[in-house]
Parts: sequence; C-alpha cells; structure tokens
Amino acid sequence: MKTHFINIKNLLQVRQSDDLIVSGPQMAVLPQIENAYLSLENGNIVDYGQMAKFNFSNQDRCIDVEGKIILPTWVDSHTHLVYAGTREDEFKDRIKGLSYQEIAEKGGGILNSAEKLQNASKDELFDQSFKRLQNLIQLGTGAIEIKSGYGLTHEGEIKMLEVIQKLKRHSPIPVKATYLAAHALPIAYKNNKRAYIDEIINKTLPEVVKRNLADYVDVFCEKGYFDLADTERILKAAKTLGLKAKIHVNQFNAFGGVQKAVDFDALSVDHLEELIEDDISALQASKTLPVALPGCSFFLGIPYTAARKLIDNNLALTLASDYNPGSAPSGNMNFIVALACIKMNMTPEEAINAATLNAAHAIELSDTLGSICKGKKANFMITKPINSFSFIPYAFGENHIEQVWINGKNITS
Ligand SMILES: N=CN[C@@H](CCC(=O)O)C(=O)O
Ligand SMILES: [Zn+2]
Repeated sequence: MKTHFINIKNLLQVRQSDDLIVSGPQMAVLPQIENAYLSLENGNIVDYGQMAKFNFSNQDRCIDVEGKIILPTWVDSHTHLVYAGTREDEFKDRIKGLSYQEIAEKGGGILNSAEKLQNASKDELFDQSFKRLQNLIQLGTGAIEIKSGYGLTHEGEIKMLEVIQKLKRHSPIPVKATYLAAHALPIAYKNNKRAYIDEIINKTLPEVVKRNLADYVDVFCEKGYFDLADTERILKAAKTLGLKAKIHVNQFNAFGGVQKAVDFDALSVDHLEELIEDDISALQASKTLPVALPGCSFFLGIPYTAARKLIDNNLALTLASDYNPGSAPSGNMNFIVALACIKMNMTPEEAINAATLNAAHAIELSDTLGSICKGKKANFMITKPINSFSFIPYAFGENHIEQVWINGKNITS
C-alpha cells in the first residue's frame, strides 16, 4: 500500500538522484514544488509532483496536509551524543568569566567528561545516549554521526564505540560512528604525549578497524591539544588501515590543520571558527567539506564560522550541532539552522541545503538521504501550518515541526 501526502503547501529540497551536494551559488537555490503531493511505499519515496497531476488507487492511504510544508529531515554530521553526566558547574564558571581553555586547565572540560564516562557502566551510557537520540529524532534529525573521545583510554574509547554500535542497532535513523582518537591528553600521559599517540596507533586504532567499530577517525587538532605532527601520525595510520578522517580543526587557532586534513583527503574539516586565506585555497583544491558548528560559537561566545566567505568562494558548506556537554549542549538542528541565518548571514535556502543535502554528503549518505528524491529513504518532516519555510529560522526557539516521518513511518510522539 502506498501513502500519499496531498495538498502540501511547499515540498522542499526536491532533487534528482545525481544531485549529491551543492556548493557556492547553488546553495542559494532550494528547489521546491508548490501545492504538491508526495508518495511513499516500503519506507521509500516513490513519487512526487504537482497536485494537478496526482493519481491514486483505492487501496492507497491519503493524508491531507493543507497549509503545511514538507522537507527532508535534518542530518547532523558532527555530534558527541554519547557522554556521561553533564557539566553545568563549568557553565557557571564560564558565566563568571572563565574561558573554555581556563576551565580545561583546571581539570574541567574533556577530562571532566572522561572521568564521568569512566564511572558510568555501558548500560547507563547507552540509556542516557538513547534518550538523547530519541529526543533529537523528535526534533527532526533523520541521520546522525556520533564520536567517541571521552574515553581517553583504550578501554574507555572501545566502550564508547561499542555503545555507538548498540545505538546503530537500536536507532530507527542511520548512525555513523567516529573514533575520536585524540581529543585531550589524559593525566596519565601528561608528560608523554608521544606514548599516548603510540597507544592510539598501535593498539586502539587496529582494534577499532578490526572490529569495524568506526566509520571515521577524528583528531582535535588545536593548540594545547594535538599539533600538526600528532595529527599527521594518526591520520597516516588511519589511512593505512582504510579509515577516512573527519577532523576538529581551527576552533581557536588556524595554523595549518585544514591543509593537513586535505593532504589526507579528509571527508570534512569541522569547526573553522578561525579561518585564514590558505584554508580557503586548500579547501578549493580538495573534496574536503567545511562544516560549521554555530551552536558551539553561540554557547562559548567565540566567533562564528565565516559562512559567507566559504560560500562566496564556491565551497559546499555544511552545518552540524556539535552536540556535547562542554561546548554545545544542544543537538536541536532547528536552532542550528536559525543561528546560521541570524549569526552567519546564511539565507534560509543556504542553511537548509547545508543541514540536509550537504550534511548527508558529509557522512556519505547523500545517495539515500538529504533530499526529496525518488528512491531515497522517506525521512522527512511536516511543519505546522506556516507561511513560508523562512519562518523556521526566523521564529527561532519555537518548534515548528508537527510530524517526523522515518523510513515511511510517523514516529512523532
Ligand atoms: N573541541 C573539541 N571537542 C568538543 C568539545 C568537547 C567538550 O568540551 O566536551 C567540540 O567539538 O566542541
Ligand atoms: Zn566536536
């Protein structure tokens, strides 16, 4: 039996199957059909078009969505959704004036989450994380990437990746796993970073690959964390084992991390709150995608990624939440899209392209998700009655999503 949505006010992000990414000026175009229908069967999109051309058989189910807009679900290509406990105390310290780096120097930050993770059982970690995932799906996230990186020991990182694997099995939406190999230097290795990276390269990485625990590898390439040489060692080892990279780079300092990622054909470079001209030319000469994380800029009060500069230089910008307990404790992609428009001067069309099609490309899912396309998964959202799609980022902070459909089923609670 087919399900047809009829009288759709606007059907957004309607594309052909070979439209897998949009860059530069193409990002300003959001193809749509006014007064449309959308047909699903067996969890996939099978047809769409103008209402004037709509046909159906008596066995089919028709759902009238007059006045409402349909668009593909968000894809969140950068999260740290698996973590134990929260960090409100650090939040209060920051309100009183401490910076993210100062909190980290006091033993807070990533090390604080690592300690909490150490004390949490695998079941507790799964339960907390699964709740967060279910909450995000209700907000319209239809595919997600999740990183390890709070383990900081061989056992801890494997524990996190096993939890992500369990999430993959239980999640109705596609989950991609990233082994965030080098996130912070654990206290036990305080004066011996080389030995820590040796352990990553010689012990954890081979096990991660052998057990197929991750789709990607990541490094926090940043002053005070892991430098270019450290990043190169890890990316080289990962490449030899066939693991693609998505790396944290330029969050606080731009010092060549983008070029390093490009040298290793990284799938994406994420953060980019700091950008230099060389970064732009490195990206232009590559297939590596720039990913902006405006929730982190908002929460930490650091610069927003220069979206206009990236798009105006013909690049394919992506948006993600960076959901984590330290620098971005929200995974609400509706808010991320709003921030991109309000704070990064992206148009609603650009922001929606960045959070759907380009985001799907950033986790190698744009052949099955990210647009309304025949044959793609029926993962989409139906808005409440609103005047235009621009209302979603404009009236920020409110929920404009009435229903979320995943694999052709309404999962709205
Ligand atoms: N910057 C590195 N990692 C995370 C923050 C981790 C944390 O503070 O717990 C990020 O992407 O912002
Ligand atoms: Zn991150």
